[in-house]
Amino acid sequence: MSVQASSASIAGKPCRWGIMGAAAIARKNWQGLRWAENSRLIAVASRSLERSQSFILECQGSVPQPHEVEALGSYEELLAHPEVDAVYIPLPTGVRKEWILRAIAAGKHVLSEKPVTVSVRDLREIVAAAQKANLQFMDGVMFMHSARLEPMVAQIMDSERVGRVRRICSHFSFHAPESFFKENIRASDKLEPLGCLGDLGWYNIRMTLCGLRGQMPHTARARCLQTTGNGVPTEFSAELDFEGGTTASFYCSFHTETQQWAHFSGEKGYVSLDDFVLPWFGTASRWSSHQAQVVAEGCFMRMENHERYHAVDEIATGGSTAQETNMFRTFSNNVLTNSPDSYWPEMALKTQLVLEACLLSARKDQPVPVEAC
Ligand SMILES: NC(=O)C1=CN([C@@H]2O[C@H](COP(=O)(O)OP(=O)(O)OC[C@H]3O[C@@H](n4cnc5c(N)ncnc54)[C@H](OP(=O)(O)O)[C@@H]3O)[C@@H](O)[C@H]2O)C=CC1
Ligand SMILES: O=C1CO[C@H](CO)[C@@H](O)[C@@H]1O
Repeated sequence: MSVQASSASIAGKPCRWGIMGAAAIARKNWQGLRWAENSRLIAVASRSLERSQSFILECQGSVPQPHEVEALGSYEELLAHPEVDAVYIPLPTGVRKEWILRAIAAGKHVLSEKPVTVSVRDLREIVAAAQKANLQFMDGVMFMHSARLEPMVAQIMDSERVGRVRRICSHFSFHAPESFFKENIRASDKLEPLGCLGDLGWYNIRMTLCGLRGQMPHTARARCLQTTGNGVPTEFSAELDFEGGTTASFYCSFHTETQQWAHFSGEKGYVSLDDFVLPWFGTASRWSSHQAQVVAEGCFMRMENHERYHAVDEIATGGSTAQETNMFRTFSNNVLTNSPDSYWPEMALKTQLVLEACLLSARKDQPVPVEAC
């Protein structure tokens, strides 16, 4: 079936999805697919039929889809499936490129996990292939689909309350146990060679880019603070320079206990949040804006906080308003209206460009220019 025919035949119906790989994160996105009313999960493929069967059984027992989901014993079967329009690919980064390209060649729209690939070169190949085939390509950064993102960025850009943005800082980390470094894909040089920079730094970079409405830095200087024995980064920090004098720093690590905060500092105030990747459990997504002031009156000098709290109604995970549900909703809508949005591959590419410059800078131990998009 040609790509054109595949797109035309789905008008008026839900976007039909397949999941490639019984990954841990696919369980959360099983829910995203469950709650996005314009999406329907058709099949889950694993390299082992037993694994896709037990994955489906477990997920149906936890959050039932309103219909049966087919278990497949190979990724090839998923790509050949005539009823699947879009494929979600949560495979390890080291093996992902091949399957993304094969999915595109099979005429499937692709939602890929992050970090998309191990190099800018590979991602450019993917983006070009998807564009040529008129297919949607997107990376699975859920916070891009949170209802709080746009109002928060609008505040960061507010010339009255925040003023010109001078500095962005972010931190994303968790403390992994010993066993993680032996067993988890994130510590494998073959499966996740970008380590914490790919797993966590991808988000730091993306949030920094969002805070500046996509403006790219021109220079990166970075340090790999710790690696595994086979060179996988496990603790990393970087500094980015932007035109106009704005700077950003980020830190990501598998060694420091869980934190996920970002600060956007302007000449008049700042915006902050402390759950920028995985929203705190609850039914509202929050952030704060601040205009601290020192007030002197006679012999009294006081620091006034002037913090304002902002929130949008949004369930943290597992429901109709959750950011992962919005991700599938938006993606499916683009498929159903046959209008792939180039914003998504562009943001993925920008993120990978900054990431690669950081990696190179750390390896060379010197500042490196960031390639343009
Ligand atoms: N966006 C987000 O919020 C999140 C994103 N991620 C990203 O998703 C990716 C997967 O993470 P996670 O779910 O924790 O990973 P898992 O290890 O749980 O799953 C990876 C899956 O890939 C498949 N696979 C294919 N080839 C291999 C191989 N050679 N070795 C191991 N597995 C293989 C397996 O499926 P099978 O055996 O069924 O074929 C496996 O279940 C990572 O890149 C990670 O960064 C992870 C968590 C959250
Ligand atoms: O993408 C992800 C979301 O956050 C996790 C950490 O809490 C990561 O390990 C994961 O890969």
